[in-house]
Amino acid sequence: MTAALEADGVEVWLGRRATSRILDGVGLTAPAGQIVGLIGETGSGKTTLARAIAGLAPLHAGAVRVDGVPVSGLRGAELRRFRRTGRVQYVFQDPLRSLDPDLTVAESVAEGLAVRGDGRAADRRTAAVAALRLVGLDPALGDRLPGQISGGQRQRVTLARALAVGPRVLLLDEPVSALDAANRNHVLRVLDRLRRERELAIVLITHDLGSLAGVADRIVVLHHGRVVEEGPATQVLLAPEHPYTQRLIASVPSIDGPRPIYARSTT
Ligand SMILES: Nc1ncnc2c1ncn2[C@@H]1O[C@H](COP(=O)(O)OP(=O)(O)OP(=O)(O)O)[C@@H](O)[C@H]1O
Repeated sequence: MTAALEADGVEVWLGRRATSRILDGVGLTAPAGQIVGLIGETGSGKTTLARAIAGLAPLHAGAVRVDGVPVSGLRGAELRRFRRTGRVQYVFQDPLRSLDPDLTVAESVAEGLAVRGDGRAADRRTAAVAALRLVGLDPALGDRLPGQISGGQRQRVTLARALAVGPRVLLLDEPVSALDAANRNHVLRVLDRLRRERELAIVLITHDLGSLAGVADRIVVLHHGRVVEEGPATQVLLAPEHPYTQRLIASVPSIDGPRPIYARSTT
């Protein structure tokens, strides 16, 4: 079966020389309904891979396919058309970078729908309220500007904004890093539910390996722009094979089971 997201042999170079290569033949597959954790030390290339998948960093080599369609080959008007579909949503690490400071929260969340020309303004507002509720935010925050809400709330607003357009693939760069434990668990539960209910393929970048233990199906480990290990989450977290993964995991205070963060609902 075709996976929702497939990246093969992805190379990203910053300059013209091979020494500027920051991703070297990276592959990542995320089937619909699965969460793939992407881990690695600072500077290993996680954000660059997410940007490359989202079409924000040009590929030197390799391919990215969404539902079997090679989107990495799209250029100009075709690429703009594909972006407007909202099928791939990338949620930046820094929410302030992706939220227009002059738009209210509700306007930001509805923006993707407006760009796509979906519905009337009132329908889009209703959809924005539903998306805010989905991520556990009080819709009353919709009338505020990004500068008038907390960092953790902003992080959820960017998630609501990505979800509002009904993506197929969700790329999340440190989505829970600014959240306290209760809010982090809430967002993780939302992601867990969404991937099942909406068959979303989610790539979750995080340094918080404990979070992954709770939700990820598979884990991909990046080191100096290469995949050094990949496998089922429990296997990679509890019995890592590559010495680099072993070091990475040993540096985490404790991961003592496959589901330590919250009991995963089976309904
Ligand atoms: N625009 C750029 N100019 C120069 N170097 C860059 C640029 N973007 C990324 N890099 C370099 O590429 C490498 C990979 O960066 P990337 O941001 O993808 O890593 P990361 O794994 O996401 O790190 P972090 O966990 O800190 O977010 C790093 O060495 C970084 O310094």
